[in-house]
Amino acid sequence: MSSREPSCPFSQAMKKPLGELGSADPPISASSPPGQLPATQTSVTQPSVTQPSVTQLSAKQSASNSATAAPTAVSPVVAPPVTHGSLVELSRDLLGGLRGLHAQHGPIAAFQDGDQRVLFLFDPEYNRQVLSDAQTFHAHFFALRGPKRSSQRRVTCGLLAMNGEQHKRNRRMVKEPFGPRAIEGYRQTIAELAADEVATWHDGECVDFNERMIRYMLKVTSRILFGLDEPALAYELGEQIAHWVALNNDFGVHALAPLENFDAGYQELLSFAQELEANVLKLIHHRRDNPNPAANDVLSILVGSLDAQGGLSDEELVGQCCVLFAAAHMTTAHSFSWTAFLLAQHPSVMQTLWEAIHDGTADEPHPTGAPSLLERVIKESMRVLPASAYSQRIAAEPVRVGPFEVQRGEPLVFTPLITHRLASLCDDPQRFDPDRWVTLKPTAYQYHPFGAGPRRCIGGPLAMEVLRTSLPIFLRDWRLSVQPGARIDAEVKSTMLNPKRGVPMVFDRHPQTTGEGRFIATAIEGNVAELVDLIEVPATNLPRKPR
Ligand code: HEM
Repeated sequence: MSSREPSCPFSQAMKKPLGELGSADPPISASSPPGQLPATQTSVTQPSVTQPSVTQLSAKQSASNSATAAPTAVSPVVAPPVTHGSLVELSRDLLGGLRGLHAQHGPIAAFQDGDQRVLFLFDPEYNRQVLSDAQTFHAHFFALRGPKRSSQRRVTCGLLAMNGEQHKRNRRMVKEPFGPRAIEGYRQTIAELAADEVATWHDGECVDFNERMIRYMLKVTSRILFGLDEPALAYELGEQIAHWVALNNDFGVHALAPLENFDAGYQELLSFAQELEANVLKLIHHRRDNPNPAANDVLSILVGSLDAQGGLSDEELVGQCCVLFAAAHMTTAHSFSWTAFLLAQHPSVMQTLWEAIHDGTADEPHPTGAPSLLERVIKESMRVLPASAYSQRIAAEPVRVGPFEVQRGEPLVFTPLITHRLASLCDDPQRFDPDRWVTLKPTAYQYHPFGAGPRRCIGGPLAMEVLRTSLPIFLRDWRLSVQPGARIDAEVKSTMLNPKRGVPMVFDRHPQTTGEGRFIATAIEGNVAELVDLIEVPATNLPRKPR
């Protein structure tokens, strides 16, 4: 196998080819070859800890394997336990791996594969330390970056791959099309696209709702990013970037495994990136040559933005466009799918929301100033099943995190998937309960579906707008129920929590009457029931057609 590079923190286990190391990348050590050490074992190794930290664990705490363990001030200092194993194996079932590491070690866990260690942070205080300090903890884009001076390197050169001054400047420039005024300008287009989407639904049909939402988000993202006024051109480019994203995602986990066809796939990715770069450049030149002050899609705004250095170069625009698309498309599609799934399986919440959509109050703020019902539903769905399952930082210099001395280049993983379900955040964390948001006011590091700190998701408000505008249009005249007996499995792939086999949903057009039985949960199978408490449903329970 020739040139490989990491695509996620677990692939740090592989050595990066020297020619492909980015100049800003800290050195990454190599370790055991993939495929070895399938079994994991926990041992207690002595890290170089010299003095107690407020976030150190007591032996009792770490041994209790409590799912709710949180850092507390304790002494004396004990060696934190480390799980030894294969990062390749861990990445094969990352969902199980993350949950297992947390259950085993509590607030912070170390996973050691040969000489490569990855730290897993599960507690808000560790999130605060790492996410608020962008100087010490650098972002490391999970996508394959490609050789230096390659198209793949340039199309992945967006915010997610930048650090330091370069990140600060690009973030300032890219922020503009995601501000409140710009987002307001996208609302009408989103509503029209949502109406177009429901116009394709048929009464009684069963579809993979996730697949539908991926296609829907392709349209929404393409239009908002590349052309509110030139939809055909925007979709064409969107389709191409979506294919490129899919090629990248294919490596998400497989880059760790010794796949026979890895090299062929990698070459395909590199040559597809060349085509993509050429097409994005064509659109950028077209926008530069035909400036339209009324155009308010993201690319037009970015092309026209100027700063003291004169604005973003074509090369910077290419990277930003591709990475923005990649960051927006699937994450929002999965958020739609999980929200629809949770609503379908919680009929009383769905009934309340449906009534509020019909009486026009769904998006009204709560009398106490708490979020609207619609927003509470979305926030709770993102708490229980966050589309972004984990992300990572790389230590740019030696630093102490809790009981660990972290070396330069060492990856640290943070994960809303675990932090959002700590008992210190809320009661019954596995319960889908949108009304908890009437009183729940978590810190930015306890609840972070969009990340936190200076690298918080720049498109978060846009994603919320897309969800808030589209959901009432989807749900007003349609009942969405999960196909009885469907298997709903969640898996972590390319940093996202996605429904592995999709979400088969039955669409029923329903008349505007109220009544019991309008919405009904169905009996389903799959590992999603390990992540969220679902109502027990008799296997024969089928949704009734309202009269
Ligand atoms: C529900 C949908 C979304 C979710 C769950 C999500 C999640 C996240 C998360 C967790 C991060 C932080 C990653 C880190 O700290 O390493 C992030 C960053 C980012 N997101 Fe999103 N995102 C969503 C939608 C969007 C949209 C719609 C866009 C743009 C159109 C976008 C663009 C970005 C960018 C550019 C960054 C990098 C920010 C930086 O490094 O300064 N995201 N997103």
